[in-house]
Amino acid sequence: MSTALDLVCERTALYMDTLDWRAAAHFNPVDATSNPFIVSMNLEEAHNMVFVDDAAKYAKAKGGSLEEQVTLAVLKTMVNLGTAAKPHLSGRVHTQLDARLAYSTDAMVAQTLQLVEMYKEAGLDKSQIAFKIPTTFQGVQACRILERDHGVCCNMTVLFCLQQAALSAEAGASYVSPYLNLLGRVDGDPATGLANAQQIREYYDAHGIKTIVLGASFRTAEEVELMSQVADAVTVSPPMLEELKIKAPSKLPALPKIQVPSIGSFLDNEGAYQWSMTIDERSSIGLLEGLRFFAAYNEKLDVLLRSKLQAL
Ligand SMILES: O=C(CO)[C@@H](O)[C@H](O)[C@H](O)[C@H](O)COP(=O)(O)O
Repeated sequence: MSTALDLVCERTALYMDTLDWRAAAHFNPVDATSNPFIVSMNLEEAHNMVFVDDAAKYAKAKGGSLEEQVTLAVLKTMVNLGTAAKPHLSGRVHTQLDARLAYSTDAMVAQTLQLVEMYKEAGLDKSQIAFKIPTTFQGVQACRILERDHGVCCNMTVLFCLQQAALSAEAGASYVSPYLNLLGRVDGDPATGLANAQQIREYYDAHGIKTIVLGASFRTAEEVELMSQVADAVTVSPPMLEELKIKAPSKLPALPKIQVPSIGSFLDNEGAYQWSMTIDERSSIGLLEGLRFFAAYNEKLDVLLRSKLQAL
């Protein structure tokens, strides 16, 4: 008899929300996605500490001030995790930029290009990697530059609504990651998250947009099943995959008919875009809370690598 996981995999591509190579070796997903919270969790596994130690030594050898070494060591830790996971994936490793850069296009482009070089040094080329960029107006401009001028695949994240997805597609994003829930909250509103993802799906189909819709942020296994009806791919944590593997498939309600509004061009109209976000309460709260949530884990990674560097 088919399990819930079998049916999810029939409907959509399966990605994993982890950079842990052991979990990747167990499930062999297409892509592996990450964020600073996920990286922090991965580093609680003893077998991944080797990547931190190597990163600290790497940054120390490059020299510079302690804070420059900390920044480099955090990036190298993510590159080490991603490089170890890649042999177990048929697709790409996704690395998320530092959330604290979310309002600086130049800094996001520079950090992405630095990561591309570090992956290259570790043996992975551009066809094997992607970068998660927060869907602020500045983040989308960074995506536009990276996709158009550097052939780097971007995955627009911390994304809650059609406006963000339409703007990302205009900028040529390879992926958008609509979140089903709000980050760090248990009182999410998955029905609204699903309706937003469905709107994005229908809008992309109606406009012939090829950007991959990658569903993210699930609290229950059933939410993954629901999202697999509308997304090209879903990214799922290892414990939830274990749950889906033994779960009987849910009877999914038929998707409701929804209205897909027309969206004007935002790419060169920051004012109109920012206003459309301001009047969308759930998305503007989701974006700000998401950035704060990720930045707290960026800081935690800094603290870990600073202490490793100081001990060398
Ligand atoms: O956006 C992507 C994939 O592109 C995910 O890695 C995304 O960051 C994560 O699914 C979420 O942050 C996880 O959120 P939550 O389930 O902890 O609320």
